[in-house]
Amino acid sequence: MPGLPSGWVEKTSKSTGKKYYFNTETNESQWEKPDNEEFQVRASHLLVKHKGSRRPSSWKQNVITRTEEEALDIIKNYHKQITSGKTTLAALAQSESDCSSAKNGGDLGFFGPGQMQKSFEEAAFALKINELSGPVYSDSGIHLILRTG
Ligand SMILES: O=C(O)CN(Cc1ccccc1)C(=O)c1nc(-c2ccccc2)[nH]c1C(=O)O
Repeated sequence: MPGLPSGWVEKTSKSTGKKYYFNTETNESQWEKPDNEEFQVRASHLLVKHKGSRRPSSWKQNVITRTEEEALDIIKNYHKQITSGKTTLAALAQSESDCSSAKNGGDLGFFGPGQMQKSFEEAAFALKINELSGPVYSDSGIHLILRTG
């Protein structure tokens, strides 16, 4: 789980025994864990599933039968189309991604450590803003990731 932003500490309420968060710099307190924006990234992705994917099914294709090797060839082709400026990750994800985020152009919003599959998280956190990954493998399939925030 992401750490707490500086100044924040976790406390336990004497009356209810419930955990709450207290900021020693501002003296404010709140029940919900403060979000650590600096530990969060925003990214979009394009997922190509294959027969070895943990769930070989998607909005696009009820039963996904392509091999992992075929999925990699497809991903490499998409990577070329994006880096050559022929199209964008968002446009391709919208029509081609096997993830339900296709309807949002692949946008996943902000996420912090511990929220995505480890290989996906490590790849996304290693990107600079506006940088496109190479092929990234997860249990879900093969991804291209674009960090956007
Ligand atoms: O892996 C599984 O057992 C099934 N999943 C997980 C899943 C299923 C629906 C919504 C979100 C995640 C997927 O295959 C999957 N993973 C993703 C995913 C993986 C990494 C980052 C973001 C999304 N999307 C999907 C999807 O169908 O839409």
